[in-house]
Amino acid sequence: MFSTPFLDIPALSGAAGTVRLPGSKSISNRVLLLAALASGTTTVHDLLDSDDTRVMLDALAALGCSIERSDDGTLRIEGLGGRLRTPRASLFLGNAGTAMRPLTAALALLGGEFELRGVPRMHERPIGDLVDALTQLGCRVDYLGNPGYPPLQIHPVALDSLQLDTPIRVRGDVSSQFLTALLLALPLAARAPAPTLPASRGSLPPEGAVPPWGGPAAGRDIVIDVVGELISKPYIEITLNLLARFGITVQREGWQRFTIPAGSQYRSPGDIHVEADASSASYFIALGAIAEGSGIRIEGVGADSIQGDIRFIDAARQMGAAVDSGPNWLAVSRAAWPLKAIDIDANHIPDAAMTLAVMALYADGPSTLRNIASWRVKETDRIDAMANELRKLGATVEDGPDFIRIHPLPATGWRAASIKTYDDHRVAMCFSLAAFNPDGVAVRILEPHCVAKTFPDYFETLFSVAHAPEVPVICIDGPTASGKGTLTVEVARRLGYHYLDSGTLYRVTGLVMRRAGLDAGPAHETRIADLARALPLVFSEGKVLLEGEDVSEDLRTEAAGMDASRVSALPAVRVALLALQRSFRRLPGLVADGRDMGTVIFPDAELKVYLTASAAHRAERRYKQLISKGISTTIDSLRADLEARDLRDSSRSVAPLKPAPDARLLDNSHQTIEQSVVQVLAWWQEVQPFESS
Ligand SMILES: Nc1ncnc2c1ncn2[C@@H]1O[C@H](COP(=O)(O)OP(=O)(O)OP(=O)(O)O)[C@@H](O)[C@H]1O
Ligand SMILES: Nc1ccn([C@@H]2O[C@H](COP(=O)(O)O)[C@@H](O)[C@H]2O)c(=O)n1
Repeated sequence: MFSTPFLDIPALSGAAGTVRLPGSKSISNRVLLLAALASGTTTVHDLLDSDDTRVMLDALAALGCSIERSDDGTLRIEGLGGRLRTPRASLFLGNAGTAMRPLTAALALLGGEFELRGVPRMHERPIGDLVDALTQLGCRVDYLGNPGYPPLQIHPVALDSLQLDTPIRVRGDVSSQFLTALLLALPLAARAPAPTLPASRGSLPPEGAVPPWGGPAAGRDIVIDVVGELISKPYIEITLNLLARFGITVQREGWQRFTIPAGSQYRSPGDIHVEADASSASYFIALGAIAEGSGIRIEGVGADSIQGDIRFIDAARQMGAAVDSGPNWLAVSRAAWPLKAIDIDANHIPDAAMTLAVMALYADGPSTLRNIASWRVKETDRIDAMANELRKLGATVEDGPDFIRIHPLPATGWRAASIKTYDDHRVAMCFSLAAFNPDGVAVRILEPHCVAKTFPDYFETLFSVAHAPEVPVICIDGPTASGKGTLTVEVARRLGYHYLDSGTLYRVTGLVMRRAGLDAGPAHETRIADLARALPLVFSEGKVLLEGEDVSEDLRTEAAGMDASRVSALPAVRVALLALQRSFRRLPGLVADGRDMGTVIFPDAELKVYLTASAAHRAERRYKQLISKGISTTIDSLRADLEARDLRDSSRSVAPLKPAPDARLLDNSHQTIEQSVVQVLAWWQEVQPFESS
């Protein structure tokens, strides 16, 4: 995951390949709650691992549910079977609506004293309609902040005091999650009556008590009536489908009345597999439709998915995508270009429809997405957010209470924009698709880590299939011990870029030369080059593994540096290592440290820095570095060694150490590491098309 303050996506030209998507958030959190409420053990496969599922898991664990994770990511959940093990807890639910809403309903019925909180945005997301429905029933829920919004305090009630004889009325036109919450929780009250324990309204059940401790409130049908036009119906279908997997068959009359039959009881299905997330698939379906290339194959979800957002493929087809599907896979490629404009009621695909808004930039006319008022109460006000950020790209956008109309962007009309993401994963993900613009402008995604909510590795997955005509590179060359490596690693970290320590490749070549009993004379040049071309090298967690052996420490000695300097003067060795070094140039970008990064390996780099410091400073730094590792040495001998190495490196015939003509010189003799980092990042920003963020 990218934890950087921003992620610059260079202009992308095409895409091809296969992606495997993480599990569906909507299914994952429903399955977790149902597994926790059911009796018996449920083994959950392919669960989404993200912020929203983590808060749900933490909450269930806090409620006393036993959860074991195996190495392959499978979870074994020992259901509570309606037995509340922890009758008092304070739960933090982040910004996960799929945790806040159903847990509110379940905990209001399970009995106990619970506080439910979230991030500030969660405290702006309405929950009043659900609380009203629960209150009608006789549940006791207080608002701890603004009425109608979390945080909430839930108090215990006895189930026999609940008003279950008349239909429970819940609004369906703000969020379908309120109905989902009731459907998931109310089977608790439809169970066959449990033995009566004395309890009065408002008292806490004894630790480990079996609800309904208040007596036989159940054994009857429970009817829910939806008030208003139910939105996002496909999400209710997911809920009904999963309830059926857990033994609860809800009877439905249209979308207005739902009946949970008397005596319904959750039963664990044993094993359950979570489909890949159809909303997450929307970005790759759009990618297949937009990007030139042989198409994208998406694994983990097919057109027969139970998730409503899979209907995004109909909209994508209308816009010009060719979509093929089989059991658990989709294959998408571009069929019409430009894409065709659409006018669509997107009520049934509220989340995935955001992706259409960015696809609309590539269409042949204005596209309108209607009936999307629910966007206004999601992670952010998504209508406002999309309109603002699309305009930054240069687009003309009209918007209203429940619609958005996007005019396409002509070639030459695209602007490089810093996209604000409003802590909304879907804003971050769908705007990455703007990088395929015909003007070749890059896109900056601010706070890209917000994708952790549902798809932590979204950008890595995108980069695994996308092609960029020019992957950005920053070259940092300079003499020994000037601080290149330190600076490179830090600049790469702050930009989310890969890094290349090219000196290590020469050091490893020197090591394998020694181990093969060779020396760096011209007689052995071809054999050493052959060894260099086939280095069995792996970089793993900061370690250098040579055929699996950790040689990191062996490589850092001054003797290894000298051997590296000797082999690096052999032209055939330099040629042998060329392709390997260039293979590090991968999306989203690279920072490369060495002697000839800017002059030979990446001559087209956008920023080249020649980093130097006085020999005295460099010798002193190296001295401190070695002493701190317990290697005894003297400043004088180090200075002599580094000067000898610099001389050999700068006087050799091939790729000598020297600044590229277009390099910026940085003498850091009197700078701290941080000052050098700040300077290089400032230079980088200067050559970027974005306003400073
Ligand atoms: N600006 C700086 N001020 C003080 N110390 C620094 C500075 N930059 C780097 N150092 C320290 O100098 C030492 C050498 O730095 P580093 O290993 O990054 O140099 P290098 O140029 O990559 O060396 P080599 O060419 O041998 O690989 C490290 O201990 C590092 O922490
Ligand atoms: N691009 C490069 C990088 C390194 N070398 C040679 O390797 C020696 C060791 O490099 P370090 O950065 O790890 O100290 C160095 O002295 C150079 O001789 C090179 O030639 N080209």
